[in-house]
Amino acid sequence: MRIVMKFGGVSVKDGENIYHCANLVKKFSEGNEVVVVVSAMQGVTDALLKAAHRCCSEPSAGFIKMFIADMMKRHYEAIEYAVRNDEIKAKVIAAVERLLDELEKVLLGISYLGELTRRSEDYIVSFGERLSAPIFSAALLSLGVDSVALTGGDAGIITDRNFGRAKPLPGVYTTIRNRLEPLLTIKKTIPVVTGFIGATDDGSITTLGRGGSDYTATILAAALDADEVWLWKEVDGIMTCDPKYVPNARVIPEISYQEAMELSHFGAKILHPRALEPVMRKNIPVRIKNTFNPDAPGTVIGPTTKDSSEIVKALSLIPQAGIVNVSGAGFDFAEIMSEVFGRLAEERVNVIMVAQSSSELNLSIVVDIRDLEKAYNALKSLENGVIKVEKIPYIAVVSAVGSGMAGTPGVAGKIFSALGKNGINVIMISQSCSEYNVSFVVDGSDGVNAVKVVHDEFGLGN
Ligand SMILES: Nc1ncnc2c1ncn2[C@@H]1O[C@H](COP(=O)(O)OP(=O)(O)O)[C@@H](O)[C@H]1O
Ligand SMILES: N[C@@H](CC(=O)OP(=O)(O)O)C(=O)O
Repeated sequence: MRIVMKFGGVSVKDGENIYHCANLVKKFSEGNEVVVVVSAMQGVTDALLKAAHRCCSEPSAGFIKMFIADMMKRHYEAIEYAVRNDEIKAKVIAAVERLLDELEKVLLGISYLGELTRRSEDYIVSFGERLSAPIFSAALLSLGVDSVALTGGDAGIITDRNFGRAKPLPGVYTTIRNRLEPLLTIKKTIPVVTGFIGATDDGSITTLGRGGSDYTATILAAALDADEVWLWKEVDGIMTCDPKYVPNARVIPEISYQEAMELSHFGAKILHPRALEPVMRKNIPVRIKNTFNPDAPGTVIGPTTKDSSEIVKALSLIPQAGIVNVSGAGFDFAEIMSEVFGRLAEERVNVIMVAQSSSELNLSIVVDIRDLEKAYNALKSLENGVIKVEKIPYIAVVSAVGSGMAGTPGVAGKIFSALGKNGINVIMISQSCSEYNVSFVVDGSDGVNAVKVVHDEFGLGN
């Protein structure tokens, strides 16, 4: 079997975990061709982003020295535990020192310039995965498993120039195949590819959006016609809700691509929202597996599911989002829609949900809280004597997902009467024609309670 395995940030958070994951790869690579994708060690991407912004706003050479020393310590400790051969260890330490030297220079550059572009932000965050991949690969080598570390760009993930949310270019699959296939079939080595990052055709580093290592894995799998993708995470599989919000959530053994996509679009942190696009065209199954409980069967995401007896299969929650409201009278609705969405697309605002009043006087657009100011500023200048633009900052979005909802009457009624009985006010509702999903907005302070109420109402828990 050909398997692309991705290990997330929690799975590789320290040397002990990296060693454990390298052993999992060793075990499953017997008789299989394996490509590994790794994320940065947990918290490293956030730390890099924070450092980049701090260098831009409060330049301090002392801070940069401390930050680099801290990164060195963390990665050095990981190497000490995970790489159990002195020669391999010395090589990977030298590689990590070179990378941190480069990072220090970039951070100094940002502080001198006092400017942080999207392109330089991508360059800086890429160090997380560029540091973890060689360590993982060295851990495999020290276990006697042949391996080579590659960046996303080296592996052929060539993207557009949409820094921060880049997309692979058409034709990229051929490049990936040409670069990776010989490693698998001729050299019989395990490529360890940096998740999350790609490169433009002229070599600038790009990122695929937060959580993008899942997407890297599925892009590689589609290019290589893999038999399966295994995403190793810290949970037993996709659950009926994020267990951080609903502790009695249970694992769903099988879920369709469509259902999993709905969940991830509506905030379920278990999967990158675009991750299933590359594999669904080729019907490649994606398994979610628990790094810390590898014998658990996990969840299989595939074309369809046998079990559609549940009407609502799972719930997701976006705990913090915002609404921009465009309202007024006597304007051409089609014209205003095209203007509004044109401006939001230009600003690269991620639109989560849209609702419109039947009198066509009101358009409510739900956006990620980080995009709210940008969205509001993009639309504010539409205001005139007729059109009014407002923002509502503190709301939560809950989504109920399940293919069994299509054609089943009364689902929305059941959801909203349960919320009503529990005194939760609904601000906005949306359901598409696919009937895979009913989403609604509540006040930010009601989000967790709303998701628990609906979870209980449909008997989804253990
Ligand atoms: N429906 C869901 N089922 C399981 N986990 C979920 C769900 N929605 C959100 N999550 C969250 O997704 C996280 C995914 O695990 P994690 O190991 O952090 O992934 P990764 O390493 O890929 O970032 C979990 O911490 C869990 O809280
Ligand atoms: N390191 C990146 C990419 C990623 O996918 O990470 P994780 O697998 O830990 O969610 C991020 O934090 O966004």
